Amino acid sequence: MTTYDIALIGFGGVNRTLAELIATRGERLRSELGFGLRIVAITDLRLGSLVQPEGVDLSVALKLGGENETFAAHGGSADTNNESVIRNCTADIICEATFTNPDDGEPAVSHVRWALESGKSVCTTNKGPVALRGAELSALAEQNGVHFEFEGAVMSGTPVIRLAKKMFAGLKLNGFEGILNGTSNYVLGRMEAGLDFHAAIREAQELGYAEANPAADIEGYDVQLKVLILANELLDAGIELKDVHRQGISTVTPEDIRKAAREGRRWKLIGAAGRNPDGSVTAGVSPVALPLDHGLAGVSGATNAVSFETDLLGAVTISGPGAGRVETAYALLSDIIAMHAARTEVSANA
Ligand SMILES: NC(=O)c1ccc[n+]([C@@H]2O[C@H](COP(=O)([O-])OP(=O)(O)OC[C@H]3O[C@@H](n4cnc5c(N)ncnc54)[C@H](O)[C@@H]3O)[C@@H](O)[C@H]2O)c1
Ligand SMILES: N[C@@H](CCO)C(=O)O
Repeated sequence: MTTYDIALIGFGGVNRTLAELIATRGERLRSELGFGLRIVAITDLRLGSLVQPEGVDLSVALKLGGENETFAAHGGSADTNNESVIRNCTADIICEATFTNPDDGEPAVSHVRWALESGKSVCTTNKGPVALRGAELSALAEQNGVHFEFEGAVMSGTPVIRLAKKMFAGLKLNGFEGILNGTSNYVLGRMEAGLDFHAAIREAQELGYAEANPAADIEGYDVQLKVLILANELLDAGIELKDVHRQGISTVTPEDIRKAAREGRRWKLIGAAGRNPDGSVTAGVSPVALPLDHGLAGVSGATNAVSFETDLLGAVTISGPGAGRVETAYALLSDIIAMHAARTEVSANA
């Protein structure tokens, strides 16, 4: 039976949860999916790096995280050594889950590039490399005969990108609109329930929904990246970040929320893209007070939903978790499952 060796780049909420899933469900995954997973390297800004080709002892690694604790005391190094670990470790697959940088995607873009150049497949939940350098990195993966998967970059583990690519074949997609950020949706809901804006953000951080800098969620940068990913991956829009207009929810006041409620409306942060008659695509993100009978008005908490406008089916809506450690770790697992399925198909056809 195949065993895939995995390197985790970033050992925060998402990759730690993936490690826990591998530790607790490894046997079940092996029997149900026909492959095993073994973690052979971990790097993290705070912990340093650990490379153990025979398999990292997860019972030790998962306990680390106290102040000043690093891998140096456990056979590793206090430095991340990302380039050397990524290029030289024995992993087949690199799971990249470091901070999303909405400006240029770095250093995650380099992490992904080093992996693909050295013949390793990559799955990532990091929106930066996918939104800002997705086409280039997908081409690099193809050149090197490896995979670049990123289902968790949009709507965490809820299948959207692969599902739309596979199941909408034969349909023409004319656009989409959706709630694509769990934190801001959670915050708007808590404010509607009377909670203070900053207290609501703190709750979203504690629940593991928010970005390292929650301004990315609140000011719409996160949705801007997700709209860019969906527009380029599914509408073939060929647009750049500057083409996606952005406005976040920081301008929505408690009074705006109360007024909307009196008028039978609810504020939502909406990301959308639509095809114009000349074939170009217009995209943006902004807060909108939706009427309560709108399909997206009832989407609450960290749940996300996206409604695709298709030529033959009309609107098709996908809804599910949009953030959360377990939900996003599952996205990485689904990427690995997709890579295994592609590999199995190639061997069957050989
Ligand atoms: N948490 C979610 O709900 C969710 C959902 C979808 C996508 N994402 C994305 O997944 C990624 C990880 O999210 P998370 O919730 O685990 O974040 P997190 O902040 O909990 O963890 C990120 C980890 O990466 C480490 N890191 C940062 N820069 C690094 C570097 N250069 N080298 C090595 N390690 C580095 C940090 O020390 C931290 O431990 C982010 O890009 C986020 O946008 C998160
Ligand atoms: N911070 C993001 C994580 C998912 O990308 C959110 O709240 O939706």
